[in-house]
Parts: sequence; structure tokens; C-alpha cells
Amino acid sequence: MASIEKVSSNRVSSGYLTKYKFPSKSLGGLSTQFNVFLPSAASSSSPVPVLFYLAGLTCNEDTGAQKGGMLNKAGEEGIAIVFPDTSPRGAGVEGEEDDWQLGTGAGFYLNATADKWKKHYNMYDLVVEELPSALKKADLGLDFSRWSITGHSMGGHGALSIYLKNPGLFKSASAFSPAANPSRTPWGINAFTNYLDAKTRSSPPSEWLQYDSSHLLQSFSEEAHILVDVGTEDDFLKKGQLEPKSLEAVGKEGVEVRMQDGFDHSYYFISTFAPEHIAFHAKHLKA
Ligand SMILES: N[C@@H](CCC(=O)N[C@@H](CS)C(=O)NCC(=O)O)C(=O)O
Repeated sequence: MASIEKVSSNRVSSGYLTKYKFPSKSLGGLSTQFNVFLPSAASSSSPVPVLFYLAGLTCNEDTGAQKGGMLNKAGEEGIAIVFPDTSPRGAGVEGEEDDWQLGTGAGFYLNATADKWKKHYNMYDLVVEELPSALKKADLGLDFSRWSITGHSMGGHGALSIYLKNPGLFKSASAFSPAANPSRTPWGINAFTNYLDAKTRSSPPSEWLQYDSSHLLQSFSEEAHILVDVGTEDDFLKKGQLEPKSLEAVGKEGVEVRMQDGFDHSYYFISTFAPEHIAFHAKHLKA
């Protein structure tokens, strides 16, 4: 496996935010970048818990790190945060730059099975397997036995679906304005239609449902530790892209969905509630 290479580093909060890159097998050999916030106290002999933050459509590895308002609280709690990119870059797939909801900046945290996309668009494998392996090998002081995941919008879908698909791997999951029922809402339908080669005739196809949090939650047999915040003035909520009620409708204990009065879809909303999400994860990561 290729080693990670440092690109830049900035002092922030009680530690450093460092950008790395490495050639990713999951992304067909393309170089991918990610940021790691590491509290200064972390070391290979004293590793810290890890939180992954998955960003939304049109974003990259810098968006959450720069605008999410997460780092002071993470520093205080002694938690590292890993910020992956949202898609491969420069795959050269026809049309990948034409639509902000598909292709570059819109990897949807799945493994593509459609011929056109499957060589490069495997963000699920990158986030769940390859990036953790590369980070473990680099021995930065991250303890992946204490691992949680969060994200925004498309990244909220990523965080919840990855948590639900891997019982026991994460201590907790949270999301800001997630696309919570993507097999039935426009962004998800567009992404799944293009990325996934669905052979089943059911509607929605089972190949889509394996990435739908509201569906996955129905058969999640473990104790759930999930926190979701959504702003009542979120235009994407109003346009039916998010459907957080479909998570509540499952009626599973341990899933808290909070509607936040007057907030929209932006990073003003995320940065307001980010410290509460960090505290939520800290409670489970340190339990
Ligand atoms: N480009 C889209 C909006 C894309 C968008 O809102 N992306 C969200 C995630 S779904 C985001 O976090 N954008 C980055 C930002 O707000 O800084 C549009 O023009 O409607």
C-alpha cells in the first residue's frame, strides 16, 4: 500500500491540521487528498479517538476543516478529525464536470458498479477501508478502535449509511441535514441511477437500498447512537432532498432527529451545532 505524503500543516486549536495525499487504489490509482486534525497530545504510544467528517456536494477535504467550527471542541476533547475529499479528482469520465450533483464533488460515498464509473468512483472503499489502513500504517497516533463518523448533506448520507452498514465498527454517527432517504429523493435517485448497475426490478432496486440510511436502519440490530440536526429553513429540506422524518419513522431507539428553528443548509448552521456533535461523539468514544 502507498504511503501518505504530507502536503501542508497549520497550527490550530490544541494541535495541527495537516493535509496529506496518496495514490488511492479505490479511486483507480488517482491521487486523493485529506486533512487530519490531530491534538498535540496524540502519539503512537498514546493514540486518540478518531472522528471522520464527510462533506457534501461540491465540497472537498478543506470545506469542513475550514468552515465547520469543529476543531476547538475536538482539541478540548482530545479527538482527531479526518476530512476526506468528496470524490475522485481528474478521473476523466465523460460528463463528470457537467453537473454539480454527479461526478466530481459528488461521489456519494458508494462503490460504483456501472461500467462508466466503477474504475474510479469508489469513495465507500476509500473511507471505510483504504484511508483507515493508510492512516494506521502512518502511525500518527489515531486509535481506530474508537472511531465515529459524521457528515453534512451528501456526507450526512455517507456517515449514516456507512455507520449502519458496518455494525460495531463505529461508536456513534451524526449528521447535519443528511440526505436520509436517497433511494426516494432526487439527488440520490440521480446518483444511484448513474453509478449503480441495478439488475433487480424492484422499485427502488435493492442495489440502491444498500446505501439508503432509512432502509438500513430498519434492519440495524445493534444499539444505535445517532444524532441528526436539520434546519427548518433549509431549502433542500423544503425541496424534498433530505427527508429526515423517514429516519424517525423507523422508530428505532437511540436515533435523535432535531429540527433547528430558522437554520438553513449552510456552514453557519453546521458551525453552530458542531460543538454539540463533537460532545455527542466524545461521550461514546470515551465510554
Ligand atoms: N452548488 C449548489 C449548492 C451546493 C451546496 O449547497 N453544497 C453544500 C452541500 S449540499 C455545501 O456544503 N456547499 C459548500 C458551502 O456551503 O461552503 C447550488 O448552486 O445550488
